[in-house]
Amino acid sequence: MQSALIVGKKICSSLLLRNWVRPLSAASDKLTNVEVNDKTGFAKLTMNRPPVNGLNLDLLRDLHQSIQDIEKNKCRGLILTSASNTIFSAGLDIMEMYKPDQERLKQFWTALQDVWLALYGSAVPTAAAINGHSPAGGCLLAASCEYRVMLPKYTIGLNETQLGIVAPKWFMSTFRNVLPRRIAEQALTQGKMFTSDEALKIGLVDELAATKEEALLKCEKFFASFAKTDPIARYLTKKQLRHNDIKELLDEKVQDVENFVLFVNQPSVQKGLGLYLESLKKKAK
Ligand SMILES: CCCCC/C=C\CCCC/C=C/C(=O)SCCNC(=O)CCNC(=O)[C@H](O)C(C)(C)COP(=O)(O)OP(=O)(O)OC[C@H]1O[C@@H](n2cnc3c(N)ncnc32)[C@H](O)[C@@H]1OP(=O)(O)O
Repeated sequence: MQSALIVGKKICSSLLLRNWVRPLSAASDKLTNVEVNDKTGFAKLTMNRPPVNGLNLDLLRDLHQSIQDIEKNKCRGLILTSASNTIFSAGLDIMEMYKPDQERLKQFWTALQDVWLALYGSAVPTAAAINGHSPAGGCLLAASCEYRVMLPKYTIGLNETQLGIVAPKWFMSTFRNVLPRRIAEQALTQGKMFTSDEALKIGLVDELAATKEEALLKCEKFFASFAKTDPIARYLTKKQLRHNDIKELLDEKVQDVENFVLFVNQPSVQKGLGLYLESLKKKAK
């Protein structure tokens, strides 16, 4: 596991602290980084897979582990953010889906399901400090949190239909949990990418912030709004509201992997992914 975890002693007992401290790998190897603020108990979970935080199998597994660690150690809030200055996450790493190894492809989709289940269903309050572009899978992660603060002049959305792919049901449920149904339907069918201002206007994000630091503070302010609520009552309320979406995936988890594998292996989908990758690379030149 490649994530590094830094935690304050005030939050965790020494036993928990021992569990939390995992060997630190060389800085260049870290895919996620978790820092817990001693005083507040808020954890900052930073994705760090340059250049664009493409969600590959390793990053997804790392994210899952970090979310579970934060959960186990009863942190009082989880802020998801990015180490990049311009990209929150470019979504799924298309290389995982293009000419894939079949066993890895299954593991990849299962890892994405697990991250979503852990984040969407987290007992810990969650927020995203969206400090860069956030298409597709990046948007899924942000929308799975309970609160979103975005920096100006970036884009966010589930753009799958523009890529000729269909977002799975649980991507759509996540959007519907945040947006009015009609807006969600339009956004999903159009595969629309929203600017930060547009995202604020439709409620896809809750606030804008001028800097990452300000975004983090606003996320913390959101967590502080729960100061007078009972954490268990808070969680059970969230759990009930999100129950059907989670149950739907849990009931169909294996079938969902099979659907994904079948879909990705279609020659037309492979051709489309290949062309899309080429266009991204040409753009980079
Ligand atoms: C009915 C049954 C359904 C069953 C299920 C079936 C369906 C599957 C559903 C799958 C859902 C998919 C979700 C996704 O997340 S797909 C990924 C979508 N992501 C995107 O479209 C974003 C693409 N990237 C960009 O738009 C831009 O890169 C950017 C994020 C805005 C950043 O722009 P910029 O800073 O200008 O960076 P570059 O474009 O120059 O990119 C730098 C290098 O990174 C490579 N790159 C970028 N994005 C990806 C990616 N998503 N995957 C892999 N690689 C990526 C890019 O090619 C550059 O590479 P290079 O340096 O080698 O040239």
